[in-house]
Amino acid sequence: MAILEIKGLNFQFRKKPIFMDAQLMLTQPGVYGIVAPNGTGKSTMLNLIAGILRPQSGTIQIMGKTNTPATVFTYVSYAQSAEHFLSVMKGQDYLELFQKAHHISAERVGAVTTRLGVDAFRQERIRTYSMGMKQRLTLAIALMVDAPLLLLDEPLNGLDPDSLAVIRRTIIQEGKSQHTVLLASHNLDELARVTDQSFVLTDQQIQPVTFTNGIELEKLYRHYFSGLEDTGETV
Ligand SMILES: Nc1ncnc2c1ncn2[C@@H]1O[C@H](COP(=O)(O)OP(=O)(O)OP(=O)(O)O)[C@@H](O)[C@H]1O
Repeated sequence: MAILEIKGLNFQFRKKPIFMDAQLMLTQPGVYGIVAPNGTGKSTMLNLIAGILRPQSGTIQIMGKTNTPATVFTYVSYAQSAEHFLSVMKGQDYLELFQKAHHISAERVGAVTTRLGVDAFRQERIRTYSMGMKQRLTLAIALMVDAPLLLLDEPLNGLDPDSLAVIRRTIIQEGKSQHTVLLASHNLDELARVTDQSFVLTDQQIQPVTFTNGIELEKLYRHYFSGLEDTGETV
């Protein structure tokens, strides 16, 4: 049974096609990247998988089931961009909300918040948080739910080296512990470090790409998106 299977996906915003007969099949747990320039459809793809958007046609199945709200609630944890938090709330409010909704033990919440260094600021209001603090909270919420499929939208944005190391380790660990992480990011070096496989969104399709390091991934990116000749130069 596939963890995630997308078949014949067609989606457009008004007249703008984002996916045309796109396919994707993930059968093994691990960390998978989604790469594409701004405005190509990475967030749209995650929103379609999470059932926030509905395709014009095609099917999306998670663990062999259509992505109804009940299926998504059971099998998916979606960390949307950190901008979605309400600034008047405290990190603690969000942690409690998800803890109650998913019946998560206090021990599990504590283990995740400690691992991600959220305990130091969880009692403060979100408006006082830096970008890195919001990213840590976002990931803590996504992880404590313990769903088999994690969708992460730009979890590596705006992080200092320490935060980046914590989040990088956490994502790699998830992939090794039988979870599947689908991660949209522009950070090609980081993607190369944490992913087992990546996909580019090109020509309204989801194409698998193989690479072994960030430089190769950057070359692939140029090949698909910049139309620039490869001069062999790296900066
Ligand atoms: N609600 C909407 N209504 C109309 N068009 C939209 C809507 N949301 C997104 N779009 C358009 O769909 C396209 C894909 O958007 P999406 O946010 O999925 O891109 P992205 O690859 O995640 O971009 P970024 O890297 O900037 O986050 C963009 O051209 C965007 O303008």
